[in-house]
Amino acid sequence: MPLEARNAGYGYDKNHWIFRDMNLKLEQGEVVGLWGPSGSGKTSLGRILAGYAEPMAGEVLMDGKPLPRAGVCPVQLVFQHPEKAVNPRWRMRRVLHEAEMADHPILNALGIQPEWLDRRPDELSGGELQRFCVARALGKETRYLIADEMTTMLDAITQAQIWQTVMATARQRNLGLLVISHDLDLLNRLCDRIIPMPVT
Ligand SMILES: Nc1ncnc2c1ncn2[C@@H]1O[C@H](COP(=O)(O)OP(=O)(O)OP(=O)(O)O)[C@@H](O)[C@H]1O
Repeated sequence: MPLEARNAGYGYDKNHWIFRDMNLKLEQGEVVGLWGPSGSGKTSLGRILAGYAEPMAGEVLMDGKPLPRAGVCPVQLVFQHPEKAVNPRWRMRRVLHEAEMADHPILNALGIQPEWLDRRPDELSGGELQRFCVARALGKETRYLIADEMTTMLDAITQAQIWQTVMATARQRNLGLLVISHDLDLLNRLCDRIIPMPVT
């Protein structure tokens, strides 16, 4: 059963919609791209699909029901800016421990060095920190991953390593993957199909 936005609309004030009547369906095992220019509302839609925000119109459903309110959300979101996504006071071991990922083989596949686990976020580079955010988002409850400009800030080698691991994991675990980007070349390389943001 899919993750879907049905006739979803959103805006930051009631008189100005960023998008309206957005329909998107993501099945498990699918890799779907969400494309649109800067400011078209991709991040806002990703946040709605992961339960970080409520749509102003329409609904978000998983298996035909609203997202669960309690427990670990089966829809996980990785943002463009990892430094905004982790508690600055926590060491990385604790960040992973919270997601039950502290000794998972995926850490090695993502190129996470054991000594990084004793550091805090500001003692890692953006690329190193993003690897932790990706690992954390791939906990055992995850069924859908929303990757919002996940590797936009990173160099080509780091981008390739992260995508290789995420794509292999998505295939093995039959995850649904929504790749949000303004980069059509990246989406064409990774995705089974691409959905454009509607023009408002
Ligand atoms: N907290 C906020 N308050 C008011 N307006 C906001 C807020 N966050 C985003 N916006 C506006 O909502 C619109 C959509 O933003 P959003 O970040 O969803 O777009 P995007 O397609 O992801 O853009 P980008 O590719 O540049 O990240 C933009 O016009 C933005 O200025």
